[in-house]
Amino acid sequence: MDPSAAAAAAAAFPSSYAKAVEAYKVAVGTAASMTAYAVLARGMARELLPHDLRAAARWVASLVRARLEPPPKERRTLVIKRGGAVTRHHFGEPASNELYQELREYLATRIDPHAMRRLCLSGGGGGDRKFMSMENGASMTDVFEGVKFTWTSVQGESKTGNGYGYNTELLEVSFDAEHTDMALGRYIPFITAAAEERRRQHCTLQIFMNESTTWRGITHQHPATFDTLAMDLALKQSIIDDLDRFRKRKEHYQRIGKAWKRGYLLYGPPGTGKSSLVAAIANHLRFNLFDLDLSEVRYNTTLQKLLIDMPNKSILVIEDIDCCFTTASREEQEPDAYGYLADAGLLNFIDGLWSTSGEERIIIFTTNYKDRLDPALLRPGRMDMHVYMGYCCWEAFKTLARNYFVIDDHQLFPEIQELLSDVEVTPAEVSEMLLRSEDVDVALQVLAEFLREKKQQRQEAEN
Ligand SMILES: Nc1ncnc2c1ncn2[C@@H]1O[C@H](COP(=O)(O)OP(=O)(O)OP(=O)(O)O)[C@@H](O)[C@H]1O
Repeated sequence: MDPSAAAAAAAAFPSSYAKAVEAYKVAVGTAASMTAYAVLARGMARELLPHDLRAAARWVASLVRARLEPPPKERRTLVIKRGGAVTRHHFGEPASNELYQELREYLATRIDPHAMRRLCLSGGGGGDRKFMSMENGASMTDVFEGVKFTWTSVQGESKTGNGYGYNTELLEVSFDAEHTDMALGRYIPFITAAAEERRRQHCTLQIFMNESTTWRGITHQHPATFDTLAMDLALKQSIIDDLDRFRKRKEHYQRIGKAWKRGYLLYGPPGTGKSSLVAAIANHLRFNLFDLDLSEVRYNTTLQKLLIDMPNKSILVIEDIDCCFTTASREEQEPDAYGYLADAGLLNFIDGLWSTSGEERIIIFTTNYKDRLDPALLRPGRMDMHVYMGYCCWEAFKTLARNYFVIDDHQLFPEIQELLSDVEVTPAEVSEMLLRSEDVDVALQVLAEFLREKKQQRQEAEN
């Protein structure tokens, strides 16, 4: 209260003000002495009360507290056993549980080495990839969508049918039981999808070729990537965007009732980078390639078997499709009474069973002569994107110059730019010239000379 206002109030009501002050003094005195009494009483109780009585008092206090506090939440624990290939021979234990491995790989990316007292460390001989994991008995916490999951590595013991005991490693994940659906429906699937993605990023790609009725695979280490690919930059970006959009659209394809596949037709003169683009797409998506040679396939049944054998997340490539898919070849075709391969068989199969029996498939046809193709092949929905790989433009040349010599400019660039706008050369021809010397001045001089000659030849042909 404002002192002047208090004085005015005291002047107005002298007796009631004095009484209130007196009552306040008594209350403060009582409170002070009650605190002192409480301290004194606790001390006396400790000194004088027997131990049992004090324990009973504590028990009563804990009961009261338990009644006031909310009950602890029910917990749920999932147990994931390792299994083991080693024990399988002796005891019939199933081969190492894939889920267990995926969870361990995921946890390796979530472990905070600063928060663990002890850590297990393992890795390959090369030494570049180290793998962290928990020691038996250790725990760590992971947070997913705001929910805490406590992971524990446990050494368990199992018994076989004939009573032998053996050690088995377990991973346990505990969480509030109310999140059970989320754990099973979203958290664990999220982890397995992430593990699969990581595996795909690190695995060596393969290219499969058809031999009789089966696929034979070899390692695919084509160095082409979208960075090294020399082509119109806007077109390149639109292909990357299209692939990325396709990959993210599983639910979209399901919703609209379409098979999750995408078709690309790459066309253009020889040496413009169609095969390089196929390799760049495979490297970008980390999908294996299945290079189908149709001249090796005589029967529809063989074709169907080959296509059905293709796994998900793969790219089917049919090169030089014009050689087997011309309008003329279709008209000349015999009826399919004996089950011989017919173009229509491939198209129908790709539209039907093949695309609906698998997921996330890319199909790429390449041709040097788009105009010779059967229009049935080009029908919308079969080839979703038509990509023209053309002669070497200025932007494509700059990509090649950067790839080969790490340069963005040179005194010969203006002349080369002008010549490129005047003559038709393929990126393959330009690459070949740039490879002639390791000296950038010499290599560009060789290229400029090559382009000048081309221009002269064209002028002579025109006259
Ligand atoms: N656009 C490009 N970007 C980078 N390098 C290219 C490009 N085009 C061609 N090359 C180079 O030329 C070589 C041959 O190119 P590629 O086989 O990809 O052409 P293609 O169009 O598939 O030819 P073909 O129609 O004869 O099969 C490649 O290995 C690469 O070195």
